[in-house]
Amino acid sequence: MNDILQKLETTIHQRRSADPKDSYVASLRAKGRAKMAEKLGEEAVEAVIAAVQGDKADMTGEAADVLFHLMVLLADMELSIDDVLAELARREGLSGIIEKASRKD
Ligand SMILES: N=c1c2ncn([C@@H]3O[C@H](COP(=O)(O)OP(=O)(O)OP(=O)(O)O)[C@@H](O)[C@H]3O)c2ncn1[C@@H]1O[C@H](COP(=O)(O)O)[C@@H](O)[C@H]1O
Repeated sequence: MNDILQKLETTIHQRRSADPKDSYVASLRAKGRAKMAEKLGEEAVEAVIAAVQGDKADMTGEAADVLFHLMVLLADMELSIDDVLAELARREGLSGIIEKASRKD
């Protein structure tokens, strides 16, 4: 896994049990999973707007917000970014198999 994502995942796990007054991650945990999901949705919409506007700087920031809030939600569900990467790797493997099969047709 990318080092930055690994470090962020560790930080998120550590900060979940901090005082919500001192930590954004802890404040999200205190508000509950539905709030985390709502924040992910909000950030995704902002990324969509940046993409439609073709604003690369905004898109970079919004994509970072999406990844961060996704990782907060994954941590709350006791999932890791590695679980997501494993699923992507599995699909890549599947697409290789489908591609090979279609070449035989
Ligand atoms: N990557 C981030 C990160 N990205 C965005 N944000 C916060 O996400 C929030 C989003 O802003 P909004 O205006 O949408 O939200 P809001 O108005 O504060 O909240 P709502 O009223 O919408 O619930 C801001 O408060 C940002 O500071 C982040 N907060 C923390 N991190 C990382 O998480 C680590 C731990 O942070 P703490 O838990 O604060 O110690 C930090 O070291 C960073 O690496």
